[in-house]
Amino acid sequence: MKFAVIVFPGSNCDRDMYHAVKDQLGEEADLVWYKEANLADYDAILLPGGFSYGDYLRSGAIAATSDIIAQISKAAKAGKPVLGVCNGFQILLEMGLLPGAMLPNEKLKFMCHYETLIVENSDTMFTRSYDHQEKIEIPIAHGDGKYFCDEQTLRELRDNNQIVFTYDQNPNGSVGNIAGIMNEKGNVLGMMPHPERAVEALLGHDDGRRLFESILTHWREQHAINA
Ligand SMILES: NC(=O)CC[C@H](N)C(=O)O
Repeated sequence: MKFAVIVFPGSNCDRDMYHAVKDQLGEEADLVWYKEANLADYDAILLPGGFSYGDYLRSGAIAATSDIIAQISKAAKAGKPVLGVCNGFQILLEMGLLPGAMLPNEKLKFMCHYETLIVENSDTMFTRSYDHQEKIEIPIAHGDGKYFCDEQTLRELRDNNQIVFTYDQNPNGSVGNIAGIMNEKGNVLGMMPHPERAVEALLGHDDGRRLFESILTHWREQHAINA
């Protein structure tokens, strides 16, 4: 399987994401500079965290207007897995691939620590290796992590099982304790916590590893490849 890790000016979690899929999963991966126009060769698109364009205007807003966005939308439309973590999630919201918006944390402080997440939907290509309602430890690192959407959108997210992760103890004021959501089709996931920072015991926890393994298992099944 071949992963593209998209790098924008100001991305700073791109190497960790690359490490997760290249070194931990042992799959093919490239760091793809945002000027690159063609993502056709890749099986999955990973949007890493960071401060693209210095978070000017709004987190993710400027990256969401760059040329590569059309390619990312095309990959999403084709049903390829698209994962946005933290700033990547913010970019997916600004692109309109996921509903809602990200606001500054309730306490107006940057927060960087482990949080307990609840796997609300384990029947997705990103979470199939977890149990339903399993509690996992994944770190957060954000200033703008308060997920917001209107009541109707929240209802739709709930009705369609699009809420994939919630916080056990809401750290930032997110609506419905939301930590991660997916699109209706189920191939685009945005999440504020960083699974790529928890892929091996050396990093404190390895609960994030199964998210990447889930994507790989799904892809192998789709392509009838036996591991
Ligand atoms: N780690 C990150 O991706 C940071 C995201 C974002 N720029 C924020 O602080 O809200």
